[in-house]
Amino acid sequence: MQLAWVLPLTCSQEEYSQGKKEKIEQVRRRSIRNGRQVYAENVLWGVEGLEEEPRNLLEELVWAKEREIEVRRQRMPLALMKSRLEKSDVGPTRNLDAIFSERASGESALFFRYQRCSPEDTESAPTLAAVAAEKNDAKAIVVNAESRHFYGNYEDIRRVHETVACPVICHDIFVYPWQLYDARFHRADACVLITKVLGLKDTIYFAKATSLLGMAPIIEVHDVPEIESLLDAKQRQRDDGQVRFLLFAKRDLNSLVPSLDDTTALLSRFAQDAKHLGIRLMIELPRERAPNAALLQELGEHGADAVLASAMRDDRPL
Ligand SMILES: O=C(O)c1ccccc1NCC(=O)[C@H](O)[C@H](O)COP(=O)(O)O
Repeated sequence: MQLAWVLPLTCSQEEYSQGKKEKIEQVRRRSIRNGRQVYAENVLWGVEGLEEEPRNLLEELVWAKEREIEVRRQRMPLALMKSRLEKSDVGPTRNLDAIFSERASGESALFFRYQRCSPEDTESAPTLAAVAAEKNDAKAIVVNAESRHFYGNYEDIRRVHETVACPVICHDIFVYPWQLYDARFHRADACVLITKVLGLKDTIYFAKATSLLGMAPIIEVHDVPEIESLLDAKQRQRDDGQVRFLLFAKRDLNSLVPSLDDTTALLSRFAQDAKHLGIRLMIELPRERAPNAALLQELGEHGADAVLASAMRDDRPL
């Protein structure tokens, strides 16, 4: 597998946001470049006492992720990640687009999430994934690989991938392209990129890096300014062809639980434009909403191409 080293972008952040009324409200990304802290080998240098607290759970997880990946990058630099991937036998990615071209009209395709119950829960992934895929006809499985809050693990991606035939999507908090190589190495077919974490310009940059690794970039959006900015970038061809899949998840930033409030209003407002621009829309369901046929039909009629159910914690079919 040949990997590209340079990821050219066609325009600046200012160009992306030009003409937009509301700016994207991004969580703060702790960066070693802003002088707050620096890792050198396994020693952390910084000014004690000046650090602010994270404002919400998402920000806490973003900061923790940056610290985690910074340490892991020291141990395995990007060049090594690339050569590890080039030498591996990951095989071709499974095609997310095919799900939608094969779909019967009207109804949304059903995606399931695999999420661990506890840090010790190492064995359930293949069983649950198989049940979801076979008994519930899931068209893709999302693996929650976030480790700090959801006990996730990239080995889960590989184990689920070995069990099911459908595409496997990695849901983590991406703050360095380094993580995309890790996801691909563990057989991810697609990755979820969170606009509230990355901002518009980096979302498109990360989407391009995701695509260059053969994976599909799924862009998670929480609110209207994010959706408008991405549709605008697509419309003005400022996205390098990367805005193809949007995941609507209006999350409480302290619990990360998504809400379905306003979803039909958002779909009514944006689905037609998205369709016109060739963008597939996915909706994340809150845990208490069972993804029955009536809901899939209703959301499908409002323009949702896929619905992501959050109910995969035990091996009972729905
Ligand atoms: O929300 C995020 O930012 C996020 C980041 C990385 C991995 C997963 C992420 N969200 C998924 C979730 O928050 C939960 O999986 C989802 O809300 C369902 O949780 P539950 O209600 O416990 O089934």
